[in-house]
Amino acid sequence: MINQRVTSNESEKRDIPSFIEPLPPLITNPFMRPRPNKGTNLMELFDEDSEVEEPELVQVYLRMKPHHAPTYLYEVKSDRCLITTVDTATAGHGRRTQHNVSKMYTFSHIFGSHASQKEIFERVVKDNLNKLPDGQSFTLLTYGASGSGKTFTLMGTVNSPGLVPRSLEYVFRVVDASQQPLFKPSDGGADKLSCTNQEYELQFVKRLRHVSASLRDKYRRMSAGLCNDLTVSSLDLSNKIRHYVWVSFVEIYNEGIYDLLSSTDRTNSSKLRIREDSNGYVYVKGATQAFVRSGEEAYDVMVAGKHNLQVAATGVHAQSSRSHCIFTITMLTETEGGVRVSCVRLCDLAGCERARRTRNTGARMAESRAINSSLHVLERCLHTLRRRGRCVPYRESKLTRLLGAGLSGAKGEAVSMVVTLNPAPEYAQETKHVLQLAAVAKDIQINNTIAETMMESSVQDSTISGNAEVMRLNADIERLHFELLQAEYRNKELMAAMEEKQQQTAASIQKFVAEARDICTQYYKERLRIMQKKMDDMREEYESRLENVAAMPTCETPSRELRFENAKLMTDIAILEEKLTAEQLARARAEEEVQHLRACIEERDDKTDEENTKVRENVISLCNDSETESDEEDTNNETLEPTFKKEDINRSAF
Ligand SMILES: Nc1ncnc2c1ncn2[C@@H]1O[C@H](COP(=O)(O)OP(=O)(O)OP(=O)(O)O)[C@@H](O)[C@H]1O
Repeated sequence: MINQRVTSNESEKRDIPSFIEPLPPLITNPFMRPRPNKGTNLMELFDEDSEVEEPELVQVYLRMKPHHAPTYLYEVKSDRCLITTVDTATAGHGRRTQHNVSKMYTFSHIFGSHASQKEIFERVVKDNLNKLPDGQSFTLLTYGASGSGKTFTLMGTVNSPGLVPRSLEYVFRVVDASQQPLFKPSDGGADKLSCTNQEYELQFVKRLRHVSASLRDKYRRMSAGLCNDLTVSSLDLSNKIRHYVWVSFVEIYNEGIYDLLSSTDRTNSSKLRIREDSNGYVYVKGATQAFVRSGEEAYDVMVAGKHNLQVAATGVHAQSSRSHCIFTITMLTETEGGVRVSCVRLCDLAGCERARRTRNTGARMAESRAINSSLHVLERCLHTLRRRGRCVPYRESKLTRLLGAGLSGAKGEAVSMVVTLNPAPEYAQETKHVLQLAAVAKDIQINNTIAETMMESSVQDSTISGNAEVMRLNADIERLHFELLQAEYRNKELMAAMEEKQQQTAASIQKFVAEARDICTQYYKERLRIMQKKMDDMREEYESRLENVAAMPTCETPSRELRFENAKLMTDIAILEEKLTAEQLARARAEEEVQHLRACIEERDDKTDEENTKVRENVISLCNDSETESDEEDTNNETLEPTFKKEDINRSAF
C-alpha cells in the first residue's frame, strides 16, 4: 500500500516522512544540510521578547560606571543585552587586515551608569533578605576590573550607601532581633550561651564599637537618608519566633584567611581555616562573631572591620582592595522546632589587574598574582558549572572553596554577582576579560567585518605594519602573561603534591626503620639468650664431670682418658666463648648499620622509592647474612635456634 502511494504521488512522498523510504543519508550529500546564510547579522535574528529564560545557577548583573565621555565600545541594547565593539588590526604578507569585531553578552539585568544604589539593592538583594528568616541563605559577589566600582557598590558612601549598610538596616526592619544573645553561631550550627557568655558578647561588641565612635555622626546622616529608601512590607513580630543577628568580617589576603574583627597581627598562626560540617556546609572556623541588635551596631562593627582591611595605592586606583573581603550576616531563627541558621555573604572581590597598567612591584605584585590566580580559579569553576561538568576545581583557591557550595546550587543557596564595568577605552582589555567570565550568555559574535587593503606607500606601510606589529606583540604579551599565570598555578599545585609525597615517604621510611630495628634487636637478643643457655648447660656438665673425677679413687697421675676428656671439655668451652664473642660483635655491627641507615634517611628524606627499596634490601640482607652465618655454625643445634624468619622483616611496612 505504501509502495502504491509512493509511486502514485511523488509530492506526497516528500511531505510524509517515512522510515521505510528514508531520505538519502546526509553524509553522502552534505550540501543538503540547512545552513545559515553567510553575512547574516545575528542581531536581526535576536528577538528581545524571546530571551532564554533557562534558570541560571548564578544571577549575573552588570553595572556600568559613569563615564565623562561617551564611548563607542559598549552599547546597552536592552536591559539584558550588551554589545561590545573591538577594533583590531593585523598586518602581514603585504596586506593590512582590519577586524571590527562586535560581540553580544547577556546578563540577568544591566544597570546603566545612572542606576542608583537603591535600584540595585531592590533588584538584587531585597528579596533574598526577605527569605533569610525562612532559612534561605544568599551570597552576593562584586566582580570587575580594578577601580570599576565594586567597593562603591557594596560599601558606598555616606550620601550613597551601598548594599552592605542597606542590608544591615533592612535586616533589622524585617525582624525584631533586639533581645539578649541566647544563641551563637558555631561550626555551621548554633550554641546556647550561658548568662556569663551573653554578658561577654555584649561587652565585646561595645569594645568593637569604640573604634568607630568618631564616625557615628556619619552613620546618623546615612541612616536618615536611608529612612525613606527602605520600605518593608511587614515586620515579623510573632512571639514564638525569636531572631539573633551576628556579623563576621574576614578577608582572603595572599591565599590566607584573616579575621578583620580581631586585633591580632597577621601571622601564620592567625590564619583561619575553612571547615565543612557533615551536611556539607562550608564555614570559616574561628572567625569572630559579633552580636548586633540594630543597624547602627552592625554598621559600627563593619566600620571597625574596615580599619583592618588591606588597601593600597596602585597605578590605577589610589584605594585599591588588595584582598577579597567577605562580610557575613548570620541570622539564627529560634522556633519551637529548634534553631534555623541562614546567612548573607557579601563579598567584595579584589579587581583583576594587569601588571603593565598597575605598575606593581614587590609585595603589590605578589598580591596581584594571588588575586588574579584566585579569580582565574573562580572563572574555571563557573565555566565547568555552566558546562555541567563534574570536576569543579573549588579546592584550588580559598575563595572558591568557601563559595563552592553556593555556586554549585547544591545547598539551594541563592548566588548573585554584580559585575562592574568601567567603560573607559583604556580599560577595554580588562573589561573584555571580566565580561568573558561573567556574562550569562556570552561571546556571541554578531559582526566580524574584515577589510583587507593592499599597502600603498612605503612610509605609510611601515607605520601601519609598525602599529599592527605593536598590537600583535601586545596581544602576545597578554597571552603569555595569562599562560604564565596558569603555569604558576600548576607549578604551585605540583609543589604542594611533591611536598605531600615527600612527607609520606619520610614517614613510611621512619616507620620501616623503627620496625627493622625492633626485629633486629629481638633477633639478636634471642640468639644471645640461646648461646648463654648453651654455655650454662656446658658449664653444668663440665662441673658434674669434674665432680665425678674428684670422686674417683686417687692415683698419682690422672689416667690418659681422663686427661683427654678434660682437654676436650676445655676446648668446647673455648669454642663456645669464641662464638658468644662473635655474636656480640655481629650484633654491635648490625646496630651500627641500622644507626647509619637511619642517619642517611634523616639526612636525605627526598630519596626516590628506588633508593628506599635499596635501603630496605640492605636491612634484609643484613639480617639474612647473620642468619646464614649462624646457620652454618649451628647446623647441629637447629632445635635451639630462634624462630625469626626473613619474612618478618619483609612484612614490615615500607
Ligand atoms: N557607580 C558609581 N558612581 C559614582 N562613583 C563611582 C561609581 N563606581 C565607582 N565610583 C568611584 O570610582 C572609584 C573607584 O571605585 P571602587 O573603589 O569601588 O573600585 P574597585 O572596583 O573596588 O577597585 P579595586 O578593585 O581596586 O578595589 C571610587 O572613587 C568610587 O567612588
